[in-house]
Amino acid sequence: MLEKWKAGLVVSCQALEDEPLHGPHFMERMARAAQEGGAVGIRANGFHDIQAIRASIDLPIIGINKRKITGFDAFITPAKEDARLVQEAGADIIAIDATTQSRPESLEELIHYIKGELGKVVMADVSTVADGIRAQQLGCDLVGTTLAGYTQATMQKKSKDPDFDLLRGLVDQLHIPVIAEGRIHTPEQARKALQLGAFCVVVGGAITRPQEITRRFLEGMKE
Ligand SMILES: CC(=O)N[C@H](C=O)[C@@H](O)[C@H](O)[C@H](O)COP(=O)(O)O
Repeated sequence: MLEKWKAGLVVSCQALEDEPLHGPHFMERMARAAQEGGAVGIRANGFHDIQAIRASIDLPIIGINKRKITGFDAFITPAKEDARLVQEAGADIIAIDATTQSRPESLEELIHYIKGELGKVVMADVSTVADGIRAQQLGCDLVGTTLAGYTQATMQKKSKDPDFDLLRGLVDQLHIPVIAEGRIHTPEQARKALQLGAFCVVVGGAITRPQEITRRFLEGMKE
């Protein structure tokens, strides 16, 4: 499955409850459009979106379940019950928060459950090279730069661009595939990520969040 992802584009089709395109119908259409355009895979959030996309297209899906649990910071597939929902909806790969943010269950336990009980591939969403090293040691199959700039520890470093330094560091230190994800807004940035050694690229907002694209146009028109 992953061979086909080499140097490919995975399109993240996500719209949370407060976004205009929220709902499985819209996300299924986005995924169909991405498939038509040549995407090798889809990343999607939540049982209903994943289920609708699974029923409609046959590309591999990275599934997540975003859930804010009071008292904890990890929100991307934070617990075993989230992973089970993602698997039941039909995802092929389950992505999880693999940072050091506070979480309801240990990372070891969650990874063990996904690989052992659910029999799925685990993608570790990380924010630092140290997170990536730990994720690899714990048996994750893939690592993504997804959470760079989105944790307390990395927030100050966040820019409007992708974190290419983190990508370089992970590629240098790990032997599992590294996926470039987060704030990739142009084909040039996606190409640069591949040149730096990314296994493949995940793009979300720049393709599937029209409100973001509109804002970026307006910003660009001011300069
Ligand atoms: C931090 C977080 O919650 N990231 C989420 C992870 O699934 C999504 O909201 C992003 O859209 C996705 O990572 C793709 O990134 P971008 O939309 O920047 O291309």
